Amino acid sequence: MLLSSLDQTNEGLRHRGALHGHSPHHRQSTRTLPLKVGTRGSPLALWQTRHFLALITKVCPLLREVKAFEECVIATSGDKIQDKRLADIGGKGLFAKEIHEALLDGRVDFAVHSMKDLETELPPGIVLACALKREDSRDAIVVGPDCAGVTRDDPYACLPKGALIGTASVRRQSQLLHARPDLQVEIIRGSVQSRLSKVRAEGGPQASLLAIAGLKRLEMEHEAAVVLDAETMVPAACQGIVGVTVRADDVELRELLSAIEDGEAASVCTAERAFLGSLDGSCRTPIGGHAQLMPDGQLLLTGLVARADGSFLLKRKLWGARADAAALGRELGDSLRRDAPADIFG
Ligand SMILES: NCc1[nH]cc(CCC(=O)O)c1CC(=O)O
Repeated sequence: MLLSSLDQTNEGLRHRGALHGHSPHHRQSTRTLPLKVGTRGSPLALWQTRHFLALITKVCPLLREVKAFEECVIATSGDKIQDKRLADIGGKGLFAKEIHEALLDGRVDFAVHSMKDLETELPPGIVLACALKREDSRDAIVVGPDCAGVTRDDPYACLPKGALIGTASVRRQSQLLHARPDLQVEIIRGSVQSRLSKVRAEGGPQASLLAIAGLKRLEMEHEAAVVLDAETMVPAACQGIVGVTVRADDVELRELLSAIEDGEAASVCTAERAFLGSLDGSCRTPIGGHAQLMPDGQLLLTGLVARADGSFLLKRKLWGARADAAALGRELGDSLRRDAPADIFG
């Protein structure tokens, strides 16, 4: 069934001319190739976009025969502003605003995102069409030359007393300072590569934290001195998950993209995004959210809220049926919001 619906889609993509079946009756007569894919321009974003294109080409071989895709690199506000913490620039979805606009204007047909950078409430007319299989969701420490060796029992032993740590993430900062109040934190942003070079340079921060997913994708996993388990450092909601957005009325592409959706990623993504959405923290609120599919098929969701300086930290777990992923996320979010001091949501 799946295959035949894809075949139909392929026929539609291949043979019919322009444009725009907003009604289901015109579904097969919708568009011309190439399909335009919106992406940020960082090496990580481009890797993720090409990974996605490889997957979709695999399930839809006809897309191999022609120049089926065109990458459209879009610089977002998040890319343009490098010297501030995103929370201080204000607003959510700073890595996606210009990409959403391109989608709604029809300049691109779909867009590839790091799900952890995508706001929980998408603009009207845009939907998440699929989540790809999750890469390792943990955070890692990258260190400069002044750092100590790694020990087995203390994940932070490599960080010298009083060391300066570069991160722009209030989530990482709060958990780090909670465990190690002696550390100092300085904001660093930019691509994975530029953050690594700052840590290596003289006079910069002595260490930084990065998502291991990004390091793995860029074949720089060996740069990680320590990988922090999700208990030590609760990851950001949807860290390690790549997602694809389309226009809500683009039934044809939604159907095509549903063929590469990863079921497990979709469930954990739903739970983690519902959790984040229900907390509705300001973007200064340190929030971690991490769902796992258990061997028994249930979802286990871990949620964390904290104060940026590490002086308060609340972590709680909730589990339940996978089919209730969204309700599970909301319930955990509501419970943390109820029991955390109001100032951290300010
Ligand atoms: N905020 C930047 C960002 N967005 C997604 C990733 C990592 C890749 C992923 O989570 O899939 C990163 C880099 C990082 O946090 O180290």
